[in-house]
Amino acid sequence: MIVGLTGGIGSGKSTVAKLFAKYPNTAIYIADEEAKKLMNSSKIIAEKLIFEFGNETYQKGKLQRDFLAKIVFQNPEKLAKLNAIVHPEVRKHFQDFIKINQDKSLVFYENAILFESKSNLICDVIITVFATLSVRVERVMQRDHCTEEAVMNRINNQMSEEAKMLQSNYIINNDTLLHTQNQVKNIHNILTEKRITI
Ligand SMILES: CC(C)(COP(=O)(O)OP(=O)(O)OC[C@H]1O[C@@H](n2cnc3c(N)ncnc32)[C@H](O)[C@@H]1O)[C@@H](O)C(=O)NCCC(=O)NCCS
Ligand SMILES: Nc1ncnc2c1ncn2[C@@H]1O[C@H](COP(=O)(O)OP(=O)(O)OP(=O)(O)O)[C@@H](O)[C@H]1O
Repeated sequence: MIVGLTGGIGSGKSTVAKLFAKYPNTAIYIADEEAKKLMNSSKIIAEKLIFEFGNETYQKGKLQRDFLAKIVFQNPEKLAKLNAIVHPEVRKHFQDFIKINQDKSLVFYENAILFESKSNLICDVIITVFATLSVRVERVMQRDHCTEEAVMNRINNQMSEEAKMLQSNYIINNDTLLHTQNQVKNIHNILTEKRITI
């Protein structure tokens, strides 16, 4: 079963993914981390990014994240171009991950922009992690030592939490860690049962 795990920036997806990872029947694919690795290792991606955004995109073969972030998070057209270059390669890479993890009953695909990238279409079940806007902004500012403006630029390029939740099978309210742990345990039980009864 492919389980999509989504939620806006700072909602707590990685935190929730780590909790699910404790169960031996799960495999977790963090799309954002894999995208970062692919953007530094894939020649196909690098060539296309340089063509689109210029030579400054890489320095000594390393992706210049700040440079790219400043362009794309203030320009939806540029962001769409970046997505069109990166997302197909991430999806291919995830297909390989599924093959490698065929023995796992639950393969998680964690992606902040699951719906926006249409990756929801490859998922059997979708979980959205929710935290209020003010909590998310505060948590990200603390985690990344960045400004509120930088967080809001990303949030403004993502689908609303309400729209995500309406299209999800399960919602995790990530207020306190204890509450989140309990919700993860319940959902894991339900999904594991479902797998058995299919
Ligand atoms: C533009 C980049 C280089 C900026 O890097 P930076 O280190 O500043 O940000 P980082 O990658 O840590 O992303 C922080 C958060 O921004 C949000 N975000 C990232 N990419 C996107 C996107 N394409 N659209 C909307 N929000 C995004 C996510 O919530 C993410 O967790 C980077 O975000 C990127 O490469 N994005 C394209 C890859 C992608 O789409 N990843 C998302 C899942 S595949
Ligand atoms: N329930 C919680 N209580 C307190 N802090 C939390 C809680 N959940 C997550 N955090 C903290 O909030 C920050 C954001 O969480 P996390 O990195 O899991 O979010 P994310 O949705 O994966 O973010 P991104 O979209 O940026 O990748 C982290 O520093 C994390 O440790």
